[in-house]
Amino acid sequence: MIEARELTKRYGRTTAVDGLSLRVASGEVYGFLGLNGAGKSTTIRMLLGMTRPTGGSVRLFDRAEPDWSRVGYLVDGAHAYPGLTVRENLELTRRLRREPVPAAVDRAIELLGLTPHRDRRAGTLSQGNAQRLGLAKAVLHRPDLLILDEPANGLDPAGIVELRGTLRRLAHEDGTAILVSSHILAEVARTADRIGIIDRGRLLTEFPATDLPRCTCGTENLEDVFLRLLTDHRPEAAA
Ligand SMILES: Nc1ncnc2c1ncn2[C@@H]1O[C@H](COP(=O)(O)OP(=O)(O)OP(=O)(O)O)[C@@H](O)[C@H]1O
Repeated sequence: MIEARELTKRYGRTTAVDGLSLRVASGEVYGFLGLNGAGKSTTIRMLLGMTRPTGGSVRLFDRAEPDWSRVGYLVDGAHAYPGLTVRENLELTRRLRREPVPAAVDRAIELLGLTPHRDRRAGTLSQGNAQRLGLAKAVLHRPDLLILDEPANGLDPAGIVELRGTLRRLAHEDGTAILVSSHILAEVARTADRIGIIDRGRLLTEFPATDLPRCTCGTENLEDVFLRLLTDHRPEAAA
């Protein structure tokens, strides 16, 4: 689904992404982790064609020209028309996405737990429910590839657990390929099938979520492994 090769992005003297290669397969949730400024959003923007790479290439669906109608995404936070209701916003998305099935709107509302808010104006939603609306827009047309930058932002604990279930269902039952960036490591460990860690624009390592790399840090949860990998790679991160 996603095949990125040697992706590089430079902004003047800053190298935001440095020769990064990754693959995400159909039916897989790929957790993309890194510290602030590691290069996650820049990578995601290049995957989505929003930022032109300085070097390297991206192939989606094994095609040189991606079929964007098969892609859903949430980046730069959730955006909606504040004066329209949740339902109206999603109806607009359905038409823009050329999704032919009207019931797709109600399905997305239900999937993201927005039924109690369907007739509220988007501008009056809480941050978490606005985020749910952003996610509903991303999945409305049943994309084959879903790319989400920090999707759990603003969600309450129940929302985070629901999101985990939704993403895993979309991947494992519908075969959607999902790339998700997050800072909530414990949640990524439960949601993702495979995890990649990026630091200073470079992909340090990838591993299955069920088989964390061995580390000498005693308890082996993703947080410990993440910090140990960064410390080994970048001693000043320990300070
Ligand atoms: N448009 C831009 N112009 C200049 N530098 C940029 C631009 N976008 C990103 N950068 C720089 O590229 C690097 C990577 O930023 P990026 O936003 O991709 O990191 P991130 O991993 O998504 O961080 P965060 O977790 O804080 O969102 C940072 O040093 C950032 O300052």
